[in-house]
Amino acid sequence: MAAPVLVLDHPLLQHHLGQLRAVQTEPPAFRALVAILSQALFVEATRDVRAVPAEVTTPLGTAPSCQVQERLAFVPVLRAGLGMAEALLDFWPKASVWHLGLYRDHDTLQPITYYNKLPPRVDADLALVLDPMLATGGSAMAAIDILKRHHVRRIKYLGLIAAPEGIRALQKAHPDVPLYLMAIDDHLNEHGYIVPGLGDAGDRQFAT
Ligand SMILES: O=P(O)(O)OC[C@H]1O[C@H](OP(=O)(O)OP(=O)(O)O)[C@H](O)[C@@H]1O
Ligand SMILES: O=c1cc[nH]c(=O)[nH]1
Ligand SMILES: [Mg+2]
Repeated sequence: MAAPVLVLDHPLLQHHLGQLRAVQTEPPAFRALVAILSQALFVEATRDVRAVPAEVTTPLGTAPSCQVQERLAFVPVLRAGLGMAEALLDFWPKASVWHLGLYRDHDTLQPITYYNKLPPRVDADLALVLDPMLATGGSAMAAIDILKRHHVRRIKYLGLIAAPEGIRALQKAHPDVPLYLMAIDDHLNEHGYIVPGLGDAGDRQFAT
């Protein structure tokens, strides 16, 4: 059985997702919305992170706390995953960042790897693949293939909008990887774009 697909249906998050999709949303607002939604996905995806009880001294006494034990790695798929990684680093600054550069060939829609900044020795307990758009699933599958070739054992995928086609392909190739999403859309068009989606997530973040 495949790992779960979780869609965050909280109304405040869905409100922000609507703003993100809107055609009139300009890159600065688009980037801010990507950041908020990514942090929400991050919180949910790390719900099961290992932590030990701790105690902290307050001005009035001591309070129970906890210390996270796991080393996290963020794996942004360039370009569109960059905004997600930046937001997650704001939330959890001590994570490692392993950049992967992939783009889809316009004609074949096959992912082309042009950059790989995984360290020679991967030493995280949990790697989070970050890419706002899961369309055919080719890029996500390629990113996860690379991680597995480097013997990364625990992987989760965080995305904003997915097409059913991409989810099916990813679950078939990597049934052990859970997906955390903001929405599952209707279908892919003939150019491999998610409908209704939000357009090109890289172009909308970086004003290209
Ligand atoms: O599921 P897939 O069919 O592989 O499509 C999804 C990929 O397409 C987009 O990247 P794009 O190729 O546009 O590169 P960019 O982020 O540099 O614009 C997106 O950010 C994903 O990486
Ligand atoms: O709809 C899509 C599909 C792939 N990549 C995007 O940025 N948007
Ligand atoms: Mg793009």
